[in-house]
Amino acid sequence: MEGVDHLAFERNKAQFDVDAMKIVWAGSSHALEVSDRMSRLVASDPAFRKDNRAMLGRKELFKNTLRKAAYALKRIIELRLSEEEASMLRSFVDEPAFTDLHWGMFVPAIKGQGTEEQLKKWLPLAQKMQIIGCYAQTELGHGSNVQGLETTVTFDPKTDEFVIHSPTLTSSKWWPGGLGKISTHAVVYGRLITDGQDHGVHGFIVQLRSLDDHLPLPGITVGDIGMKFGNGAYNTMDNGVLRFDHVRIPRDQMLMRVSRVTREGKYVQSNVPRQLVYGTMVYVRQTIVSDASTALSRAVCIATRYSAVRRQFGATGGNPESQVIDYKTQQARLFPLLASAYAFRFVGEWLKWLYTDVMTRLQANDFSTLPEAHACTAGLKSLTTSATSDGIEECRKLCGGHGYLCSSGLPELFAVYVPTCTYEGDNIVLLLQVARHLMKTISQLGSGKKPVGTVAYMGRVEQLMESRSDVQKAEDWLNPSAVLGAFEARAARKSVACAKNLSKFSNPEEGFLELSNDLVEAARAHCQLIVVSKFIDKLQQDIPGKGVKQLLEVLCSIYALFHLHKHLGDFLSTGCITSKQGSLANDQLRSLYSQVRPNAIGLVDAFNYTDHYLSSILGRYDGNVYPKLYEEAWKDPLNDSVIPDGFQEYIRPMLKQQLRNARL
Ligand SMILES: CCCCCCCCCCCCCCCCCC(=O)SCCNC(=O)CCNC(=O)[C@H](O)C(C)(C)COP(=O)(O)OP(=O)(O)OC[C@H]1O[C@@H](n2cnc3c(N)ncnc32)[C@H](O)[C@@H]1OP(=O)(O)O
Ligand SMILES: Cc1cc2nc3c(=O)[nH]c(=O)nc-3n(C[C@H](O)[C@H](O)[C@H](O)COP(=O)(O)OP(=O)(O)OC[C@H]3O[C@@H](n4cnc5c(N)ncnc54)[C@H](O)[C@@H]3O)c2cc1C
Repeated sequence: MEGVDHLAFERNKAQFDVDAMKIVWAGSSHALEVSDRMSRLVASDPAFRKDNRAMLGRKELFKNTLRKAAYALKRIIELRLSEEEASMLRSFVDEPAFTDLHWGMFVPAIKGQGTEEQLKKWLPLAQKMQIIGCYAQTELGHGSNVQGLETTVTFDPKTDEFVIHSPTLTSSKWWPGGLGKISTHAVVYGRLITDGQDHGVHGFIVQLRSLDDHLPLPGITVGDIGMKFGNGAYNTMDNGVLRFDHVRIPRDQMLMRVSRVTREGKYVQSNVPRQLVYGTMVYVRQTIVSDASTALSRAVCIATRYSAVRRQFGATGGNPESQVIDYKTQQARLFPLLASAYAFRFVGEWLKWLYTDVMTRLQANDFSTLPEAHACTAGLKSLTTSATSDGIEECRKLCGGHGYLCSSGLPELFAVYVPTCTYEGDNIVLLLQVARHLMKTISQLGSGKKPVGTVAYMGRVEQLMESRSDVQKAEDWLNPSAVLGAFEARAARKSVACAKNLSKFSNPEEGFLELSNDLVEAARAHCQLIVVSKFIDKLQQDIPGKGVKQLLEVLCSIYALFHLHKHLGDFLSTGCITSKQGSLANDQLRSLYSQVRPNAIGLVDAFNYTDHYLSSILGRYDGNVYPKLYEEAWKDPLNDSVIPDGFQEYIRPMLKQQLRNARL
């Protein structure tokens, strides 16, 4: 049945303009055109094949990644691709690689923390890939606590150099991607010491390996930290270990935008806040939110297409069995994830805008929105990556047994994705940062300082403490103001409750530790409010295309009401809704699922993913699942021979022995 579209009957059910939705998902017609062209370019080139990753040993896997990275750069140069096209092409190659850290962290760290002269010197080298860099911050002993890093960087005024040293085992750099085997350079974070005084953590550009023979430079010990979770998966990346034995670098390799050391060894702080040393993390957290929508939408696309193909039970009167997507339980697990993928897309778009706005302000020495940018990037990174990791695993279960096969694409997607909850800031540690921002906002309310941005609702805290939802029937929950009112009241009440409890402690830091679980929950409620409100804001825009806006309104309501239902305890215990209103929300949710059902395949087609990118037999565009699963099984190396290696050596003698024993 090659060439037949087994999902055509589903596609015909769509009540909206799928092509118009593709533009909304991509962000613009231009973005759709570029991503469509780049994804097809990669999909049609056998050099980018990736269906055998799970079968390869580490060395072969890694070598393959290096081949693809070099080939990708060759194609980018040959085709004279723009920066935007090149970055899309790399993302469709879809394999964690040293290049992610080079482009994603090394280059941004220099851009964000370097002076004009440093940019002039280092950026061209990095952009032409004449050097390859990574981001070496985390150590064996400390990751979350950046101020606890132990690597020392001591200024030597005699030679006008810094001396970098790893004084303890726990000060070994540990984890940086691309460091293990490939990077020639790194931005290294260590404690700056001048004249015996410790100035805290700063960034330095350090050459690690010779550009001639790629051997580590004197005083440097460097290697890979070993196999990680899942076969294939993230093992294409050379996460590394690095130690310094009094390694010298010139003074001008300290990234000096935030502060600098003079020739005389004087430490001088510029007028920018110290926290800009953390700027690269803010940038990357922002990109991780958009990437969450991509990862979740991939899993949802696979689970939705397969749920329409898969049939179990319910055959009556010669009719086929029911498609599992028609079971209400399947819908109640799948459609909130579909809605979340769209929600994360839009909050990611907004966060990108916020980040760009903060950067523009920083250029003009306006640092006022930095705390908001930090809290939003930290909180949304945490919320979206946790939900996406759980969502990918839920999609695997939604695909039943076949979801557990590597050929479903889901195990690898999960294994590659799940460290996102840890890297770029552990998700709990980041929510605690949001909680600090919330508590600070509340503590400043009395001083007349008006909260702005995503905490603006705190300015109405007195009203929110008293408000009661006026929902009377299920459809009232479709009203955005009813939803926003409930989410704002819940978030405000949870934060205020924490602030009240904190005020009972004579030592605030002790109180913060004791109440940290409640604080994390308050931060989560605040972040969910941001996602809901940015989805609602998106719907205020002009969105063309038949049925597109209506369907997005349905998805927005699903996202909000699903979370209201899931966290009903919160909404009830804070008294912002009644249990009757809670059950009306649930009734409305069921009706919304029915509205999504005929459009489900159209909604995942709107992601515009190629079969190459999805890399999943269950998620094939044509739905031709069973013949392809059957075919794939025979490709497993175990099936190369009828009798496997080891049978004659171990099992045959064992069988013989057992038979002999039985005859005695
Ligand atoms: C199927 C195949 C699929 C294939 C897919 C292919 C794609 C794969 C892609 C792979 C890509 C891989 C990428 C991996 C990247 C990982 C890189 C890392 O992890 S790198 C390592 C990442 N490591 C981490 O993320 C470490 C996490 N830890 C940290 O960031 C910090 O230690 C901290 C924030 C927790 C505390 O910091 P501390 O200094 O103790 O600060 P205090 O708490 O004392 O607060 C003091 C004040 O500072 C304020 N403030 C704080 N931060 C910021 C900020 N950023 N900005 C502004 N302000 C900030 C704060 O609000 C407070 O303000 P106020 O109240 O005074 O007004
Ligand atoms: C795949 C991968 C790639 C990475 N790539 C890089 C890289 O390129 N460059 C780089 O520098 N680093 C990298 N890292 C390191 C990464 O950034 C850190 O692992 C991360 O910041 C978490 O720090 P940690 O490992 O010290 O966790 P820990 O802080 O030790 O966390 C352990 C547990 O303690 C809890 N915890 C810690 N502090 C607190 C607190 N204050 N309150 C409550 N609970 C707390 C955490 O929630 C967690 O449950 C990478 C990590 C991974 C897994």
